[in-house]
Amino acid sequence: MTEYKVALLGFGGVNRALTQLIADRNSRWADELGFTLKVVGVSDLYLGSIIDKDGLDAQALAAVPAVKGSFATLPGGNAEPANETVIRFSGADIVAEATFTNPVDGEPATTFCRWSLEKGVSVVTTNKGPVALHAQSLKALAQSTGARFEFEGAVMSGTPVIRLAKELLAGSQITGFKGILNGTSNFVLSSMENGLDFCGAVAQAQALGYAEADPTADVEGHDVRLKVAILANELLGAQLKPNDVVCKGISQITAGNIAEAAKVNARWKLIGSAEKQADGSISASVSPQLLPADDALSAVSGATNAITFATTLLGPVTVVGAGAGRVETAFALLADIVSIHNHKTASGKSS
Ligand SMILES: NC(=O)C1=CN([C@@H]2O[C@H](COP(=O)(O)OP(=O)(O)OC[C@H]3O[C@@H](n4cnc5c(N)ncnc54)[C@H](O)[C@@H]3O)[C@@H](O)[C@H]2O)C=CC1
Ligand SMILES: N[C@@H](CC=O)C(=O)O
Repeated sequence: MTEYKVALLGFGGVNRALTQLIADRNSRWADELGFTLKVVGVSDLYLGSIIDKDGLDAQALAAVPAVKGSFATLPGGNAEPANETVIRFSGADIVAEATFTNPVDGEPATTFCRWSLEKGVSVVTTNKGPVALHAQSLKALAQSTGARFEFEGAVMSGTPVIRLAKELLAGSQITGFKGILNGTSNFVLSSMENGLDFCGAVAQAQALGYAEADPTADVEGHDVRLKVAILANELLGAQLKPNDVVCKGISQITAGNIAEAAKVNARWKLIGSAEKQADGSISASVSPQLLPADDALSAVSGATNAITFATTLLGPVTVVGAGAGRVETAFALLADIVSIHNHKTASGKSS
């Protein structure tokens, strides 16, 4: 049985949920997926760090209180983060990177990815910064060391979108896409339709684990801008930087606007889109749009996301599913590990 040793960078909602999944489901994964996971190191800015090459108790780890320095209460734990030590010396085969998204330069997460990939250690990440800003160089680095760089959770949480489009729509040429790509802002708009005020809805999205560390990124569209750049670059062959994507968020949408929309059977949605132009260039934008009831995206509510791909052979293809959430996003990390395992198995390499 293959066992992958995993190091966790960032131990917030997503990696803690992955740890709980490991505690609950490892033996089932042995049968269903053909591998098990063992956590050999964790580093978090706030909680501290811990390494055990023989494997940490996932249940005990998942139960560590979210209190500053609390890893120091575990045997062998430390109150300080130690990202580089965990990457270099925990003996991990795979690093699960889930620290804060930095939309400006993708750091320090991009450096964490580089340190791992340089060592030939594969990276699975839900962090949009390194993917939107540095995917090309990180993929090239991974290829040069025989590692893999996987990032399905960077767009639409655990709902399969990037791999699905690349692998299953290959040959039906994607010419553009239009989607609801931020769980928090869609949750806020839906909550406002149900009478909650903007600030109350944002607070609920934070409590439910949907929002970014600074939810301004969600409601001002900056998070969707990263996701549009990722999708355009991965699926349309673009080379967009996030700032190439025209961006407007939902913070100016009022309860009055939402009520007016309801009168004409329409809904406000924050839409991210990109389209190949006749001259080969890619136009991309993020903006609130008033969608009529017959639009495939109109009925998508709460933290659910959806994307419609425009394809030449199939016409529009819409994928709907979770757009945010701790467990939902932890699943994306698992899906990336499944992909790494399948590639290794197919190429005859065992870990
Ligand atoms: N929560 C969600 O629904 C989704 C989250 N993401 C992305 O996944 C990542 C993780 O998300 P969450 O777990 O929800 O965030 P979170 O805010 O709950 O946890 C992030 C953790 O990373 C730690 N951290 C930050 N900088 C660090 C550093 N330099 N070194 C070590 N630890 C560091 C923080 O202390 C925190 O515990 C973020 O980049 C987020 O944008 C992506 C898709 C969905
Ligand atoms: N804050 C983001 C999390 C996923 O990327 C969102 O709300 O969609």
